[in-house]
Amino acid sequence: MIVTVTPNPALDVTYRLDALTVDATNRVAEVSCRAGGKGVNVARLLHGLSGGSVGPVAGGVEVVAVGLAGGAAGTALLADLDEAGLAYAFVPCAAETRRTVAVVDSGAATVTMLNEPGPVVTPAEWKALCRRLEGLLPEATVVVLSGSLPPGLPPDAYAALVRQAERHGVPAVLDADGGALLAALSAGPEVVKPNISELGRAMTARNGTSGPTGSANSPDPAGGAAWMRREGARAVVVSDGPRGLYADTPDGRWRAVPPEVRGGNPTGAGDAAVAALALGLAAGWDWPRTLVQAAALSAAAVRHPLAGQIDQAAYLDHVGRVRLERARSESEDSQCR
Ligand SMILES: O=P(O)(O)OC[C@H]1O[C@](O)(CO)[C@@H](O)[C@H]1O
Repeated sequence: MIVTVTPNPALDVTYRLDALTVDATNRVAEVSCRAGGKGVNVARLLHGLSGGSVGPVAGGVEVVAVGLAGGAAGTALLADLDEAGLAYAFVPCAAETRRTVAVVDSGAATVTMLNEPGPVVTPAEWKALCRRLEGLLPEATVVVLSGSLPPGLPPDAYAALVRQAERHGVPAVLDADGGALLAALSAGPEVVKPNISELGRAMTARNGTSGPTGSANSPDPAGGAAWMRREGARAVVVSDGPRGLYADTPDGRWRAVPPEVRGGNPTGAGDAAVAALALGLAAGWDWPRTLVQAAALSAAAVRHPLAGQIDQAAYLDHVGRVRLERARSESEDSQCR
């Protein structure tokens, strides 16, 4: 069983427009509103793959989504999970679950995200979430810790959850940003999946620079991933948009590049990569297989208009066309410079 933990889930509102004009009234062409947050998207993806006729999940995978939900938005979020047929074990919180708004400008092929901070979570609610996870860990093969932390949770909340999973021998896949990501590294997560900007921010916050090459927004993924492993992560997979995934693992380093994907909605592409990383750990795949699936699912997620789902035809097309290359180590790289 894969358990996904989303401490700060959201009702995801997606607005599609033909063209977005800032500082003007915009008429929305299509609206969707559904349960989101990174771990919820991972759970939805895994659930969809289990039920689908195509994809990497032979025989299906059991997945349970865990998180905090409160107020009318929380009730709507849980109703949407019911409708999707997703198994969940959410803990109630007194304050209202947040919304995120994704504005998809189809003409310019851009997505603008507006993410609310989320409810203030009390220490008692945080304890209840930890207890809920504790009850599931004996049955879990992998735990996914994903997304921002809501106000009220300490920055080392993910570090505590990584250690809690570790006590049950369950590996953790972590997808976080900022202080929550930095604090969790020394707890030794099995896999960390930053995107390239999150990697740059983490390096700059810890070292004052994002390394000898690259910029804070676009650091060198090889140097950054090696640094994150020195900080405590066992493996690091950096998602780098259309440039694909860079992985630094105990078994070697690879770059997995999907075929070119034009247009679409990249919101949730990282969640699709995380879903594949969790599947790979649960099923005992080797890294090349895991990375090919992660790159193909990620690209197929871009082809779907909403986060948490993939375009199945695109997945079938992409999976045979991912380019997997062995990558040089940080020291080999610096000798070539
Ligand atoms: O927790 P955050 O970092 O704010 O991210 C949440 C958001 O990210 C997404 O999962 C996309 O990855 C959206 O569904 C949205 O809920």
